[in-house]
Parts: sequence; structure tokens; C-alpha cells
Amino acid sequence: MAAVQLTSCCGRGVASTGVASSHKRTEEGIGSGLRGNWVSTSRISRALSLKTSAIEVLVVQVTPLKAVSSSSSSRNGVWCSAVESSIGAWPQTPAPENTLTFSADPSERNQEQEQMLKDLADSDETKRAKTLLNVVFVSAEVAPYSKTGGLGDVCGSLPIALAQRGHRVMVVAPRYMNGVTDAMYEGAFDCQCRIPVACFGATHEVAFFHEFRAGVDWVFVDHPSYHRQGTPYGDTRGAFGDNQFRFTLLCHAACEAPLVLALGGYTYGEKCVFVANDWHASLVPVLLASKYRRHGVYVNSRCILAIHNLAHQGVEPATTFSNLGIPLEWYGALEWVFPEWARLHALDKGEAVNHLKGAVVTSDRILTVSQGYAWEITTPEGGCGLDKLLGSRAAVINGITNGVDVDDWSPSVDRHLPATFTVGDMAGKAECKAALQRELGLPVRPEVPLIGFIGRLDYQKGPDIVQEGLPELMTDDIQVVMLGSGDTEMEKWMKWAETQYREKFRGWVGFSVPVAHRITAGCDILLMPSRFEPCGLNQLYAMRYGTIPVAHATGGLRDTIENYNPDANNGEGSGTGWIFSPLSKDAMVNSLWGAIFAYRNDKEGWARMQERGMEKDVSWTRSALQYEQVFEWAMIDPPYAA
Ligand SMILES: Nc1ncnc2c1ncn2[C@@H]1O[C@H](COP(=O)(O)OP(=O)(O)O[C@H]2O[C@H](CO)[C@@H](O)[C@H](O)[C@H]2O)[C@@H](O)[C@H]1O
Repeated sequence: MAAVQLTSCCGRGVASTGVASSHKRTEEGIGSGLRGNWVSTSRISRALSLKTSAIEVLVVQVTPLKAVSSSSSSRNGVWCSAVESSIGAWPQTPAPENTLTFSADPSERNQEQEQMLKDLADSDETKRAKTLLNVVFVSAEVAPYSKTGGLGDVCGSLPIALAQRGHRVMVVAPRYMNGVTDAMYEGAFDCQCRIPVACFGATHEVAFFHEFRAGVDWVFVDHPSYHRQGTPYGDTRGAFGDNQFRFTLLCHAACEAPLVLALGGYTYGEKCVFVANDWHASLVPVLLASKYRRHGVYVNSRCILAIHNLAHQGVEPATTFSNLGIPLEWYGALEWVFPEWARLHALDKGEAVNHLKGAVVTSDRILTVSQGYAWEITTPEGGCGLDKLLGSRAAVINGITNGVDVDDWSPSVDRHLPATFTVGDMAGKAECKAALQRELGLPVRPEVPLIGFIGRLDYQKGPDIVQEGLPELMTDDIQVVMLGSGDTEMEKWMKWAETQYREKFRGWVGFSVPVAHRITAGCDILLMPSRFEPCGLNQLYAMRYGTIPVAHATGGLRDTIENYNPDANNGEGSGTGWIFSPLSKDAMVNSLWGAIFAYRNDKEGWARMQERGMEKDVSWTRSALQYEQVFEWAMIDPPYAA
């Protein structure tokens, strides 16, 4: 992430000429109380293209947040140290890469520049939050340190957006040492703080590592059970058998972290907003209610359950409850009884503990990652057995659509691409397409529609629907590339399909972030036949890269993709993609035919659709404001469970 500091604008600030003088002016800006405002770079991404026609005076400074000093984690410290570090850097680098330049003389600024400066100055998004909070995210994965999917993306970028709003933000995740991505943790140092965690019949010592980056305290819980090959959840033999233990440990450690870690010199303390993400972090609200509040600790804290995927609930045998380090009288919070039809035999009483259910009944508020999904989880079709319970808490459920890390996912700066591009200059996209075709060994043909699929090969993402539709699709002159791993039968099928359709189909089995970027940029169409999709990030990424999504009308996909209508707006057209329903091979193929037809025959309409998608504001800043609102509501109400 990067942030923008508005040091001067529209004649209000201190103005002088020349890069060298920028140092002085920035200092003056601070000294005179002319406080800058932080905003996400997405709001000015359009304006970045103006950079080349640069003029005399530096007015807006875009500061990569990695420049932020690691010595301070205080709210105000973040602000000042960011400014100071860039002051130090500027004299040596006369033309800072991320700097927007405008003339000091208003008469030399064009209308667009004027408007941009005005927007920056006026925007609510540029302001710091009215109420500053201590926010603690707890997650099983966090990008770039650990990522298997969208949960990692969200927990790696939303906290930064909240920190930019002035909140003090900590993210707690395990320190995975898998032999492959260990180097990611090189910047995190041992806090020299060990705590005992009593659970699973013993006392386990955990350590904390800490890195202050991009305004956020990244805290990694260290324990031997996180040191093994594979993903955060399993290896080639399947899910790890001790995941319940590993994530119970995470939750206990996360509850202690704000109390015991003096980050930047002082602890977060007892007044925090916890955001417990998915089942792995679901014991956090249970522990706050059952273990801490009864002793007068965390009385002023609240916990929000963020549901990214209801399909995974952390269900384990009822006998494991006594392992969790939760007072026995709280069994009812986690108690889960399977319906009779789901029991294995006549003596099976169907008794289990369900971690996510525990969080549903103890958290103060519940969030999902789109409004559509917020409703779906209260229905029998989308509730995965928890619909009635969630329905009973509907008053505190909100849906907030995920944002995008616009520093990581922007075609104008993407380091994984062979060429970059912008909405005003799409030449680079054609280069990306040709390079992708070359990389995959497909015929390099600019005119042939290239369709991509990226995602886990599992029931949710609907790769089987692609499998079913592929023979029909392959009758046309198109190319298809799939990237994913998961279901081994599906992986085998992808390899088989490659041999079957040598000139048209490629299946890339595995997990590769660079390849995901190159497919997103190089394809014309991104296919998402998800059975359910709480939000979905790939369609947001695709639209930013001028790649048109064709997706099942469900959850966040329905919320974020507008169906193409070439005749709307007096022939200008409207929409950013295709959404189809019901979820069937025929509906998907028909929708794809429509998209392919438009790609071939409606080139202007297609270009306008790309433009609309690329200009959509999908930055985290907008969503961060909504999260803030939910935090405030949570803090107003008394604790839900005590
Ligand atoms: N083989 C591969 N190689 C490289 N990268 C790969 C990959 N397979 C997937 N990815 C990447 O992983 C991420 C997946 O994002 P999704 O939104 O599909 O999340 P996911 O379903 O995991 O998570 C859940 O949480 C997120 C976040 O809230 C919700 O958007 C979503 O609907 C919900 O199911 C994307 O960044 C994608 O590019």
C-alpha cells in the first residue's frame, strides 16, 4: 500500500518551485500546522498518468508506506515518521518516483488537475477517523507472509487501510516456517516475550515475533506446530490432524498479545476491537466472554466476527471441548448437534463442537464480505446449517464488500507483468496477452478470445462446471487457461484436457501469485462459475486489468459485476461483465457465447466496458470507512456475551 500526503493545494499551502525546495516546504507544512491528509493511491491513480507532463512545483507527495520508520507505532508517530523519512530521502532522489507535480500557479493547472486537488482536499476519505481505536485482527493467514486465498489478501491489506485512517492496528497470525516462504518473516523480530497457554491437557509456551510495516503491527505467534511443510492448513496428504490445537493456540495468544506486547513502547491494552476472521479465530470472542470479562479484563473491548467463508466451521468431536481451555460451563456456546440424517450410525448422537458457531453466539457483531452474502447466510441454501442462528442475529449482521490492494493489483505498476498499461493506454495489455500465450505454449494470436479461470479446485469455485462445458466451448476458435490446485481428480483432468486440446487449452496445476497476475492481465475474459462466493476478489482484480468477468450471479459476484447492456445510456452501453443464473453448464456457456460475440463484433462497446471496470473504485479506503462504522456501533452497545 501507499499513501498520499497532500502537503499543499490550490494556493492554500506553502508553494515554491523546484524539487530541491520540496524538503523545506514539507517541513513548513508540518510546522505551520498544515497537516497533510492520507488517502489511498487509487483515488489519484487516474492522475498518476499526468506525472510525465510534470511541471515545477511538488504539491502532492505519494509516500510508499514501507518508508515509514519502524521505530514508532503510535498513532501520531506513524504520521510524522512517514513524513520525516521521505524528507530524508528526497534530496538524494531528485525526482521521487511516486510524486505528482502540479504548477503552483492555478492558471497553469488544467480543469482535471484542479478537480483532483479539490477532491483530495475535500474528500472524507482523506480525513482521519473521528474516533481512533485499537484494532486487533486475528487470522490464520495474512499476505504476503502466508496466503492460500482471499482471506490472506484481505488480512494483508484492510489493516493497512485502517491504519492510514489513524487507528492503531495489530494483526495476529501464526509464524509458519514451511521451508519455502520462511524469508517472508525476516523483518519480524523476536519480542522476547513468552507466554504459557493452557490447553489440550498441557501448558504450551508460545513466542511472539513483530514487524512494524505500513503503519501496522504484524504480530506472529511462534510455536513448533507452525513449523512444518505445506500450507497453513495441510500438506499433500490432506488437512493437518492437529488444526484444532494449532488455531486454539492462535486464539489464546491473540487474546494475550494486546496485554503483554509493548509494541513501540506500550501495549494496546484492554480497550480493543478484535476482528476474528473465520473459524480459525473463532475462539477469540468465546475467550473474551468466558475467560477474560468474568475477571474484569476486556470489559471495554468488543469482538467482530468476520465471515469470509461459512463452509468451513471448525467442527470437531464434542469430547475435544475440554481441550480448548474454555471454562466447562461454556460448552453450550460451542455445542453443535448434527441432524439425524447426517449421523453415521444408530448410536451416533451427532454431538460436536463448532468453533464458528461459538463465535456467532458470542461476538458483538458479525460481518461478511459482501451485502449479498450477508443475506445468503441467513437462508437455508447459503447458511451451511447456521442460517437460523445467523438469522436470529440479523440485526447485527452487515456486509461490506472487500477492497483491493491497489499497490499489488494495478496494471500500471504490476511487477509481475511483462508490460504495464493504463485505461488511457491499453497497448501493454496486448503485450501481456501475447506473452501469456507464449508462456503457455499456445498459438500467439491477438484476435482469439483468451478465457481464464483462477481458483481453488473445489466445490465452491465450480471447476466441474468448466469441465462440463469445455467440450462445447472447444468447438469455437478460443483459448482457455485454468490456474488452480486442490481436488486431485480435477488436477488430473486439467492435465488430460491439455493433451486433448493442445492448441486451445492449458491447465496450470499449482499456486503461483505471479502466474495469477499474468493470467488476470493477459486474458480477455475471466470465468467464475462459483457455486457461492462470499465476495470474490478475482473479478475485482480482473476489472482493474480490463479483463471482463463472466460469473455466476451469487454473493459478492452479483454485487460487484453489472451485466453488460450495449444499448443503455443512448448506445454508450452499461455494465462491466456478464452474470448468469442458474448455475448450470448451459447458462455458463450461453453467457460466454454472449461475451465472445461482443469481444469479436462490438469492439467499441468492449473497450468502453473495460474502461468502466478499470475506473471502478475498489480501493480499501471505501470499505475501511464502513468497517469503522461497524466498529463504532460495536463499541456503543454493551458486550453481547459476558
Ligand atoms: N492457484 C492459485 N495461484 C495463485 N493465486 C491463487 C490461486 N488460487 C487462488 N489464488 C488467489 O487467491 C485469492 C482467492 O481469492 P478469493 O476471493 O477467490 O478467495 P477465497 O475463496 O480463497 O476466500 C474467501 O475469502 C475471500 C476474502 O474475503 C472472499 O473474497 C471469497 O469469496 C471467499 O471464498 C486471489 O488473490 C487469487 O488470485
